[in-house]
Amino acid sequence: MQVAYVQYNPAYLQITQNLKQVEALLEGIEADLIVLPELFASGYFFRSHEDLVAVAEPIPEGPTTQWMIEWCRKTGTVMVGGLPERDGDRFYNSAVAVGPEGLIGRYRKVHLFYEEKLHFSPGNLGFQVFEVADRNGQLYRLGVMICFDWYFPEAARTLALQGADVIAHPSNLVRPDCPRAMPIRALENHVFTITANRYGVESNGRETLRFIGRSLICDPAGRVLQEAPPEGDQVGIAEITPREARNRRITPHNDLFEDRRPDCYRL
Ligand SMILES: NC(=O)CCCC(N)=O
Repeated sequence: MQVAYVQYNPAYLQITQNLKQVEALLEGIEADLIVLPELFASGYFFRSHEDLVAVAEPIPEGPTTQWMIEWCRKTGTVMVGGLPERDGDRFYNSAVAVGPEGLIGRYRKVHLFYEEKLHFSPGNLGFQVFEVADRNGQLYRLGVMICFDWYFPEAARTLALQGADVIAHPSNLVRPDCPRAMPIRALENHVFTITANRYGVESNGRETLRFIGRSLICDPAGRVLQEAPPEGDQVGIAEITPREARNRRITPHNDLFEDRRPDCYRL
């Protein structure tokens, strides 16, 4: 199946304009799974709580999720993308997985980074794996984590132990390390990973962040199948077989997960 990341540079708070730009980038793209960045249509570095309130939305009724569902309905694709979620008086840095039939599930970012802690509540849904189908109806298991979650081995490991074949990783990376780490996250968990990052700069009025681009797709052997440059719009695509993730036997005597020793992993 074909998996893809969308790398681009969203305009702060300009949801309608950003969705139009993503639509244009996806013109003619054929893929079974498309991953969009963290907070892909809203922007990231909120200048105030009021700015967040202006773009946060309920899931699935809000405009970003509805746009994703409509796009998937037209193309038969599964999409994962990040958005600011409003749930009553609480705000989460969330991601939704959607398909032709609508919302598949949501994830609320567990490990909040930097000034996210000023605006969002920590995720309260845990790490989740969804069973989804490619366009031929082949089922596979899709896990979701967001950006800074990569720094904590427990995130990808929890998804892999729950059976994820593929981890979608919407991101807004600003530190340089993640592209070096994701091949190892994929290798140590024997999964495919798709990191969709933005590029460009964004200021909160006091400070400016530069996003590093370098979106990438990794396979269970820790190989990088596709990587974007630090700058520039790119839809990166790779052909994968998700079920290859399930064969974790690396020698006749060693299965990566059967060999685990939780009895020894005590603090
Ligand atoms: N938006 C984020 O979670 C950034 C995490 C730190 C990094 N790896 O850039």
